[in-house]
Amino acid sequence: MNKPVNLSATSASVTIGQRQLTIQEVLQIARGGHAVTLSTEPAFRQRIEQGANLLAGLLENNGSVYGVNTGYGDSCTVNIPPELVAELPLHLTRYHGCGLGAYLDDEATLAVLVCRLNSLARGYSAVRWPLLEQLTHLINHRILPQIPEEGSVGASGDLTPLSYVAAALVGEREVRYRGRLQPAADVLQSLQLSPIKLAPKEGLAIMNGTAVMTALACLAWQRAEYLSRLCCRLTAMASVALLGNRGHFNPRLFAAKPHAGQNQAAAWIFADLSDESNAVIRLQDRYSIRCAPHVIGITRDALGWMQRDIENELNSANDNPLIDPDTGELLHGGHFYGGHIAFAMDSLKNAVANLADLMDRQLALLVDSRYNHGLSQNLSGSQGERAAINHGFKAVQIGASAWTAEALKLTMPASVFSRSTECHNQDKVSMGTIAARDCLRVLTLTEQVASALIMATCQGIALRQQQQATPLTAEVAAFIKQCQSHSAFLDEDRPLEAELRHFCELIRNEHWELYSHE
Ligand SMILES: N[C@@H](Cc1ccc(O)cc1)C(=O)O
Repeated sequence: MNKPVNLSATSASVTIGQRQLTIQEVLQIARGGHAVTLSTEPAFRQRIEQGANLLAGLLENNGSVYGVNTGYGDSCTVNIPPELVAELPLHLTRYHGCGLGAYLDDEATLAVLVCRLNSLARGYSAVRWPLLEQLTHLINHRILPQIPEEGSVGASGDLTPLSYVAAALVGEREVRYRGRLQPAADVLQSLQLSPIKLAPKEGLAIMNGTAVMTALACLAWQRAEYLSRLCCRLTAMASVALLGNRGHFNPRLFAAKPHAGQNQAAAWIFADLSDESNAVIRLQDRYSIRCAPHVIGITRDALGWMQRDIENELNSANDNPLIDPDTGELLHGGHFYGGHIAFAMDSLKNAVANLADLMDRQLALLVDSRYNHGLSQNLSGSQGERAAINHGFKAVQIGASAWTAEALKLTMPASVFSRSTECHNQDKVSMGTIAARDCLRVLTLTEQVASALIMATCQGIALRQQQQATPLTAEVAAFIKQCQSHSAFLDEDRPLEAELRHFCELIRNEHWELYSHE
């Protein structure tokens, strides 16, 4: 998790406020260098100010507001003396400064800031306008709080990781700025930005929500979307190398089974296979080829409902309590509960790990001369006497087995591991942040398996071409040519780590346009 982002915000910007934000827009900011702008519609600013004024009014009239003049969580029965109310939010940020583990990388951190900003911009959180502005400054200057990944149960919101966002806003702890870890206070000062002084509910508003898991879910969704396309391309290539049967992907076959994503996967694979029919070796290919649309289709279909749920969470007010700026009502509830994201991420990691398994099985067919229909053992390109010392893709396949096993191991759902915590106030929690982190790790491992399969399918097709005319579609031929420019035909053994890593990088950067015309 340490991919540097494009640090120079481009002139393009995404508007926050009075509209629905999409996963794509979060990515444009987190990965694409876009800036954010707060909506200039007067109604938006009025709505935000209305919420903050309503809260101030409630306090003036001695109203009791959870987390404003009470202690936090189970300590809600403790009343805070009026003279200490102002100090309370800073305490919240500080006692949650206990995160551990690796730090979120630049793109994840930016996505977290955007998710939090968008939620606060719903107008239910009673934060002041300058707080929204300070968040936009962090985003647009790429001032990135150093956020540890671990320590959220995902249902008092992502309290602990988000305390690092709050800390940066008030000029505490450390941020990454222009590639260096520095005290937040110094960076704010160097940009002539004043640290925020948190108003009574603002600590809770920043921290008591699902922004970390939602941000990670946006990143995971996009990676899974691309990877599922790549799986279709690689299935077609494996089929070419193995002299598979194009008929398994015939649209007329799929018309009889109406899962839309599965149909799409089959159509893409079918389009990638030339209609100049190969001599089919087996009437029916093994399942990792024949049922590939059925496996990939699960991810494709699930991406639809996941997008709906992720974007609903992204566009929700997910803190507590809420103040309805329209009615003035104070609403106490549990919107920091990230159950939808937890379920989506637990499901996505399962679907993606199945892609790893599918590709691992395809690789297993390719390297084994008992199943690869006449290709060499281990796909070695070496011939004659030297063939004896060359081992081709043997170790790469062992590696793919290891990556696949690790991905499959991580599919244990996190959401079922709810722990009662915080003196049984939080006695049912979502674990959505853990689910999202698992999902990203599963994606990384599965991208590694895909890298191995890119190299193996290119090699397999090259070997097949040495034996016989091998008809290829223009798209697949171009794809292979590009891949071969990054990794040459393997005849004599050589260390392949750098090439595998390079392909992982290309996948992460969505280097190839895959079926983008559709
Ligand atoms: N999420 C809790 C608030 C909370 C905040 C901080 C804590 O340390 C614990 C709980 C609620 O809204 O009820």
